[in-house]
Amino acid sequence: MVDQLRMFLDRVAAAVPPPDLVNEITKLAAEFNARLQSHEVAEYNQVAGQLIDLPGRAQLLTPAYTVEELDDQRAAGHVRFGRHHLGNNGAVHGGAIPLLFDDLLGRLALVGGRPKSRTAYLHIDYRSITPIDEDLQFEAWFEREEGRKRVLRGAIRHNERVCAEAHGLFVALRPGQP
Ligand SMILES: CCCCCCCC/C=C\CCCCCCCC(=O)SCCNC(=O)CCNC(=O)[C@H](O)C(C)(C)COP(=O)(O)OP(=O)(O)OC[C@H]1O[C@@H](n2cnc3c(N)ncnc32)[C@H](O)[C@@H]1OP(=O)(O)O
Repeated sequence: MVDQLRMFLDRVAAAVPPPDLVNEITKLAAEFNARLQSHEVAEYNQVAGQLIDLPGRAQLLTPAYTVEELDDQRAAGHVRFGRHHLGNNGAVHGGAIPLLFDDLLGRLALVGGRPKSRTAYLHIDYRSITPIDEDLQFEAWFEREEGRKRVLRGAIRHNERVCAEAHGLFVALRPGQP
């Protein structure tokens, strides 16, 4: 379902459909929304975002990324941004890139039984255009850990070309901290 929804968002972004089709799709979407509403659960019972084996952990907000290598210091894999993430002129929107890095670095910050943490800052360097509709390689790694502070770095590449780099501080939450 999430794969289809991601594709739907890409198709909506790319299409200029005739009015009849817009009306038909709007009715179908309204019907799906109504059917799902009756199955809503509380945040801590939802599965979206918790299915860590699915691309982007089935969190629709996040671009579809797949982790291929993971240990308690480093993660690597690939990501593909779709038409839905277009900024302009074939380049990914500048806001979608930190979204990916926050998820990747935030997720790595949890690995190895570490307690939950939150992003204190996330710095992005946009080194070159990040293209949509291409397989891109990502890497995320620990730079250092000092008490509750975890400093992580990440990079997205298109083949050998660096598209963007990230540098983030994640602070481990104290018991009871939201
Ligand atoms: C949470 C994940 C849950 C996962 C669930 C399971 C699913 C598993 C699957 C997949 C996981 C996916 C993962 C996604 C990840 C996403 C993460 C986010 O996007 S989080 C949302 C955005 N971030 C916020 O909303 C934070 C808002 N800020 C705060 O809550 C606080 O400011 C916080 C916790 C960051 C720090 O506050 P303090 O009161 O606990 O700690 P203080 O004492 O201020 O700082 C501790 C140390 O850090 C430094 N520090 C704090 N903020 C700093 C900053 N901005 N710059 C530099 N240093 C900073 C301080 O100077 C201090 O350093 P000194 O110990 O004195 O050396």
